[in-house]
Amino acid sequence: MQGIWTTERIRAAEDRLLAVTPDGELMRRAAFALAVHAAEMLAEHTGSVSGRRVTLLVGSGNNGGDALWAGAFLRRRNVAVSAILLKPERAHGPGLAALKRSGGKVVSLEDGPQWIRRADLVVDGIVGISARGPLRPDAAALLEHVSAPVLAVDLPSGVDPDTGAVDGPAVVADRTVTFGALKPVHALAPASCGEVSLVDIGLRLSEPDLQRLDTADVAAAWPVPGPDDDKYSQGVVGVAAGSATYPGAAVLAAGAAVRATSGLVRYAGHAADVVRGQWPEVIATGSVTDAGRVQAWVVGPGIGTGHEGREVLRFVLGRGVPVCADADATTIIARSPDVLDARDPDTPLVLTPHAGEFERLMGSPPGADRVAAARAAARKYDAVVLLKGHCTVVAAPDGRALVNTPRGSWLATAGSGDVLSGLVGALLAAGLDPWLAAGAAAHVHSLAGSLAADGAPTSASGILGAIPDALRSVRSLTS
Ligand SMILES: NC(=O)C1=CN([C@@H]2O[C@H](COP(=O)(O)OP(=O)(O)OC[C@H]3O[C@@H](n4cnc5c(N)ncnc54)[C@H](O)[C@@H]3O)[C@@H](O)[C@H]2O)[C@@H](O)CC1
Ligand SMILES: Nc1ncnc2c1ncn2[C@@H]1O[C@H](COP(=O)(O)OP(=O)(O)O)[C@@H](O)[C@H]1O
Ligand SMILES: [K+]
Repeated sequence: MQGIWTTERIRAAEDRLLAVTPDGELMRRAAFALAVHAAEMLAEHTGSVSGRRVTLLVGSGNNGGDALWAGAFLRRRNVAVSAILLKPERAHGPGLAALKRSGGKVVSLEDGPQWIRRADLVVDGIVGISARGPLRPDAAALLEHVSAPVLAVDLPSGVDPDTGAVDGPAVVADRTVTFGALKPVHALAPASCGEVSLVDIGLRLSEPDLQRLDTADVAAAWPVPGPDDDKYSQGVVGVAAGSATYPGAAVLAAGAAVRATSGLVRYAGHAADVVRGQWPEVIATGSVTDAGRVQAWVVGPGIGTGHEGREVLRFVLGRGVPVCADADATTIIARSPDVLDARDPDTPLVLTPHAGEFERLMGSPPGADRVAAARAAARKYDAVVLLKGHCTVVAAPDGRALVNTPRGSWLATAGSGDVLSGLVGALLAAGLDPWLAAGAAAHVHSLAGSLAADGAPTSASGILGAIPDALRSVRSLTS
C-alpha cells in the first residue's frame, strides 16, 4: 500500500523534523533532488543540460525557496536560470541570495512573459502545501505564456493540496517532485501532476489518511486456485442484472465475473437466454428466487427502478451474503431506503455510485472533497462506498479510504461500470474484505481499460476482454 497524508499531518511531521535538523538542511535536500529532476527533463526534452534555459516561477513561501535553491544547483551545470518573483519583498531570502551568488538572473514580473516563452523548462515554485484557493491573477497571467515542459515543486500550484480539486487557473505539470510523503493531490489530480516522483527527506509519519493499492497488493489479494480448490471454493457469484429489453448490462457484469476468478457464476433475470448464449459457463435462470446458493450477489445494472427491481434487491439483501449494489440498485436504495431493512447488518454491502447516483443517495453531489464525501456515505449506509469518477475513491464505514488513480480516461464509456460491478462481485464471493475487493476491482478495471484502449477508444466489451491481460500483468510481479 502506498500511504498518502493530508497537508496538516505533513506539516506537523516537518515541524518535528525541522526541530532536530540543521537550519536549511531539509530545503537543500528537497532542492537538490529537484535540480536533478530538472536536469533530467532538460536532457529528455532538448538533448542537453549545459546552456539550456530554465525559468523559475517563485511565490512567497518555502515552495519558492525550493525553486530558488534548485536554480542555484542548476547553475553549477551551466544552466541559464532566470527567476520571476511574484512577491519580491517576500521571496525566500537565503534561496534568493544563493541564486544570485550562483549567477542566476532575477527578472521583473513585467519582463516575465518573454523569459517564460524562451525557457526550455519552467519550474513552478509558486505555492506548495500552504496553498489556499486557485492561483492569484498575477500568477495565472504568467501561466498563459508557458509552452515549455513544466516541473512542479511539491505540487502543481492552484490545485487544492488536500482534495486535488481545481477551481480556477492552475498549473498543469509534466512532472511533480514531492518531498517526504505523497499528499492527496498526487493521487486525486493525476492530470495536473503529470509523473510524480517522491523524494525522501527523512520525514517520519504514522498511519496514513488515505491509501493507494500498488500492483503487489492487488496481486496478493486476487484469488488464485490452489491444488485443493474447486469451482465452489473459489466463490459462487450471483448476478441479478439486465432485462429482456436491455440484456447488455447482464452480459457485461456476468462476463466480468467469469473472467475475474475461476469460481462459478450464476445469473438470474430476464436476460438469461442472452447471457447463456454469450457465456455458456454461466448457470442462468429467470428469477433470483430459483438461482441457487451463492456467496455474493451483484445486483442492479439494468434491472430498472420499479417494483420488480425493488423486490429483486430486497431478496438478495436478505440472503445473508455480501452484496454489490450498483446502478439501478443505488437509485432504488436512495428512493426507498426501507429496502435496506432486509439486510442483515453484519453482511457486507458495497455501493458503487457515480456522481449522479451519489447525489441521489446523499442529497448533494460529492463536491470538491471526494474522499470526505465517500467516507460520509460509507458511514451513512454502513457500507463500503466506491465513488466512481476519473479517480475512484473507496471508503469503508470504519474510515479507511483508498483511491485508484487511472492511466487516462478511456474507462469513461457506456457499460464500463457493469464490468466493474462483476469484478467486485467475484471478489466478494471469493471472500475478500469488501473494501479491498472494491479497491482491487477498481485497480484491475482501470488497468484493463488502458490495455484495451492502448491509445484509441475502447468499449465495455473491450475492457471485459482485457481483464485476463490486466490480471496477467498484475500477477507477473509475483510469479
Ligand atoms: N517545511 C519544510 O521543512 C519543508 C518545506 N518544503 C517546501 O515548503 C513548502 C511549504 O512552504 P510554506 O509553508 O512556506 O508555504 P507555500 O510556499 O506553500 O505558500 C506560501 C504562501 O503562498 C501564498 N499563497 C497561498 N495560496 C496561494 C495561491 N492560491 N496563489 C498564490 N499564492 C498563494 C500564501 O501567502 C502562502 O503563505 C512545501 O510545499 C515544500 O515545497 C520543502 O523545502 C521541504 C522542507
Ligand atoms: N473521466 C474518467 N476517467 C477515468 N475513468 C472514468 C472516467 N469517467 C468514468 N470513469 C470510470 O468509468 C466507469 C463508468 O461507470 P458508470 O458511470 O457506472 O457507467 P455505465 O453505467 O455506462 O457502466 C467507472 O468505473 C468510472 O470510475
Ligand atoms: K508548486
